[in-house]
Amino acid sequence: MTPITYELIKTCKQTGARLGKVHTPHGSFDTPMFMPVGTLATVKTMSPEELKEMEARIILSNTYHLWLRPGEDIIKEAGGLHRFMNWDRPILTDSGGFQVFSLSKIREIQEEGVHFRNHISGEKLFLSPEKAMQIQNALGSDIMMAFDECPPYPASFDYMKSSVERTSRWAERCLEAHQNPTTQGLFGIIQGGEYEELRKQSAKDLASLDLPGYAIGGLSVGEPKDIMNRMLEYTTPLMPSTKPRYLMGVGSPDSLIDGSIRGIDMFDCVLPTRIARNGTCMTSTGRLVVRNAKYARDFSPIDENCDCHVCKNYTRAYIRHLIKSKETFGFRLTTYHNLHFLLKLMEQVRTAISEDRLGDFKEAFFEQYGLNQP
Ligand SMILES: CNc1nc2cc3c(=O)[nH]c(N)nc3c(CCN)c2[nH]1
Ligand SMILES: [Zn+2]
Repeated sequence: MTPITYELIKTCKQTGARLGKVHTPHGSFDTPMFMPVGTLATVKTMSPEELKEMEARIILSNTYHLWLRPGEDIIKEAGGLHRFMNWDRPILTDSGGFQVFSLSKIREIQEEGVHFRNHISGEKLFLSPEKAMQIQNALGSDIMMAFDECPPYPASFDYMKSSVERTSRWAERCLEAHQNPTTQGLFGIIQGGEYEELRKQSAKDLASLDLPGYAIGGLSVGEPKDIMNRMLEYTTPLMPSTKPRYLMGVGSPDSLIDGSIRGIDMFDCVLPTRIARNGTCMTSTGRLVVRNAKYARDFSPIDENCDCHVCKNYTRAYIRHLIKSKETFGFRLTTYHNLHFLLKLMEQVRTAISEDRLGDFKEAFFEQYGLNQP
């Protein structure tokens, strides 16, 4: 019995998008869904109450970071990550693979696992499929990601082939090492870079493990947009249609819409929270860099089409002042608005799917957002 199940509600007649529900031990969420990223057991500057207010349904956290600080033993002692951070809705934890490869310069990948240096203290560390599962089991996340290698872009076919084969073997070891299969779901991560043949092999290897969900990895790592779209187009149909499909690290408004059209159900990205902290906001008419001098006397909301409490109560001039003054409250306001914007966008995507008009919605949104149609 798997603790994570997917309910397909309907497929959009105009596109390949699908409306669904994912059920987890900590509640269900509608899909397509955006997942705010809370790497260090907090979605930076947001409280759980505010996340609920904006209707965040599931958040991400991270094996690598929480292992390093504060340590999974402390979180386990606290009763698990949900209790530790006072979040009683679903949590997905990434496995640490991507973080090791993106944070640690010195590393050595072996069949056993990855040797690398702690990016904070410099001490030597070793992460393996078994260790990644032991940490995630201790954290008690509802969805755990398999320990994988996300090769850099570009990578040769030969390197990618051996990496995909090793990531498939690592996924088997993750399944083997999984201690709580009735309460935590393990998702496989399809790799293969820009090579259709390897994407197909990776999808086939992982599908044979009959996992409760699958992710597309190895994208949004600096590859050209057309390669990302080509891989998305090719890989999504290879994924079991009865399981959730998660596109890792993708979060710009246009990519969320295009990914949904291609049949993706779950997305995560640090973009909305990261750009918020340098004073950039997502609005219905494109990005707005609220720290620009031109907003010094602009007493209108960040986005007059937005119904969030930030846009109802604060002005661009005030928020600009706070950001320029490095006032934490300024970052909280831009973060709240950006997350609300993406969560609201996904709600509009779900409504458009239910009314079989996601293609029309895309056209109207791209037009208003200032994205020239491809
Ligand atoms: C920002 N772009 C991006 N690409 C990713 C690929 C993987 C990937 O291939 N594997 C894993 N485990 N994580 C990834 C992540 C982190 C997702 N929170 C990615 N982020
Ligand atoms: Zn707003």
